Amino acid sequence: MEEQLSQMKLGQSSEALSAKEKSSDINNKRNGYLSWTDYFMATAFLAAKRSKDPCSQVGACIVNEDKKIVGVGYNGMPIGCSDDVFPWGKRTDNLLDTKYLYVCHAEVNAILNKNSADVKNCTMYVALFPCNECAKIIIQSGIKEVVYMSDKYASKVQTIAAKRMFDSAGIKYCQLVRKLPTPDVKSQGNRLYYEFSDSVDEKDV
Ligand SMILES: O=c1ccn([C@H]2C[C@H](O)[C@@H](COP(=O)(O)O)O2)c(=O)[nH]1
Repeated sequence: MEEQLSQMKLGQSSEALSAKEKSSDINNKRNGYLSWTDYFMATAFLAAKRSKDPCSQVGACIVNEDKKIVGVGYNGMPIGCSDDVFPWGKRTDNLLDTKYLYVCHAEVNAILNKNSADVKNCTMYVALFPCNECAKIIIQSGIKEVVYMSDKYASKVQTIAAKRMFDSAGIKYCQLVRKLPTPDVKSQGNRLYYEFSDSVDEKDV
């Protein structure tokens, strides 16, 4: 088939191809294209690459019922609070010198960055399971489903509280399971990491 196509390019008539060959050529869509799930989660991970947090870079992508992206965000300092001035540390004697009191979470930024009237019935794709504060805002915003990758803080009270609220509010949450990172990636420490799946899920074309 490739030879015939190149002959056509060289000026030979398309009559050289049988009707069956022509139709199979036209109807053969490309395989190995990105699934919707990979597309949205990878968008969240792309956004996370903008984060200045040296420890956890989190990205979130909000998708409406028509599979349109309506908001993207990552964890960062609020507008006007320089990320060169405000602290990025985790542990000091003084909580005021840690990032925790200042940083805006990826989920909140994605909701605030929305380019639609609201995010009702949307799905949020997020690199890390949302904390309790983000869970409250997710619920109040009308988002109906959360797809997440990492659950590295599953045992923290914030995560347990978030799951309790999601369960009560009827918010579905499901973890996207991917292949284990290669040794190279593992050696980068505790980084959130995304590996594309090899195949497209039938439901997800
Ligand atoms: O739901 C969440 C939870 C946390 N984040 C952000 C906030 C911080 O910048 C990091 C967490 O830092 P650690 O050093 O891993 O404690 O992630 C978020 O965006 N969304």
